[in-house]
Amino acid sequence: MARSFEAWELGLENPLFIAGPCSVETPEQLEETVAGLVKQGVKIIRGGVWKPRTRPGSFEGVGTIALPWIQEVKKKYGVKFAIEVANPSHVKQALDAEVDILWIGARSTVNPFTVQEIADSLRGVDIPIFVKNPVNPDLALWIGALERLDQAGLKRIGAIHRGFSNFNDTTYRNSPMWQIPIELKTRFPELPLINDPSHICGKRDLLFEVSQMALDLDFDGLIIESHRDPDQAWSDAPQQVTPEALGEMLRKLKTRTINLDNPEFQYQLEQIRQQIDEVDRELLEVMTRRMNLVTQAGQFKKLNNVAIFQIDRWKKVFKSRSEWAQAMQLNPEFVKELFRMIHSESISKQKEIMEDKTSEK
Ligand SMILES: O=C(O)C(=O)C[C@]1(C(=O)O)C=C[C@@H](O)C=C1
Repeated sequence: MARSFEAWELGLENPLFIAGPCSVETPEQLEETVAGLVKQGVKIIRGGVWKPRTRPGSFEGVGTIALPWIQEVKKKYGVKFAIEVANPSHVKQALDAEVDILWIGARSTVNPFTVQEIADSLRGVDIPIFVKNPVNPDLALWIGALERLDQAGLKRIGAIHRGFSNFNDTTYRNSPMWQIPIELKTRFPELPLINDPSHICGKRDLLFEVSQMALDLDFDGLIIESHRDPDQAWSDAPQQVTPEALGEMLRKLKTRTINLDNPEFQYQLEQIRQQIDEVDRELLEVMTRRMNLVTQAGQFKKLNNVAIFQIDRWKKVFKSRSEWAQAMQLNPEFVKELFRMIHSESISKQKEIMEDKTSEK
């Protein structure tokens, strides 16, 4: 398969597992955590040195003094090390310290000036680099950052999905909005894409579920925060896990395969897909019938000078369809979303009729 970390020539595997503390705190904390992770089979360590924090006064990373500690554990345990860089000075220091992998954080990805400065400082340097999604759900901004690195000549570029800021998602710290990384994957199938469940979940009890979801969606790996003593961590304590808990989780995760090589599997899947094709065609035929009726209703409303939006009718439609969905074992939330979109399309259709664009057709 073309999309693989093998091409990065770092001895990396698919799926790729990166783990390590949110922040490097002390030489002892780093070493103990790394030793624990190595025991669990982790070969690439992450560790924050410079930490962009939302509010001032939070721990902002120990900074440059962590770099010799990182070099030390790299030598002692034979691990690769990944850190976040947010400006050209970080890049220079990371390269001088022979860090193996860099990443650009979500708060930097939002700023094209910052990304460009980092990209420019990496011209002529061949180092693997990941770009986390921007904090806001803006796929173009994420792609733009990846393109800036590509244009600077970097050859080993990957993306990290860490979820998106939200105002009222009570489940996740950062909403995964899976459709965004799926769209990225669809547009750039060759781009390695890994998932950061720690920042999506914000708490450790959801980590397994989100990690499994990522693997089920054919992500190329995971980057997970792990600390020797998570509750005492200087940053992001609730979402970190001990190396032992992490190892247990990694062993429980199921990695799926695209399974292109098995003819029997392919045959059976093809049979199902043909039926899906037929059903989709029927769905669209039914949708056409519905839209024709909506057009009739629109023409009738226009003739009688009646408003497009009919709140009482819409409330009834919305309520009854989600009840029908429930009875048919369909997810009512999905059906609600679907009917919101259908209703919005009905409104635009009838608007066109009112504006006389299609009523004569
Ligand atoms: O019932 C109508 O008046 C319609 O035009 C149909 C429809 C719909 O799509 O179901 C469209 C717009 C209205 O707000 C309510 C319902």
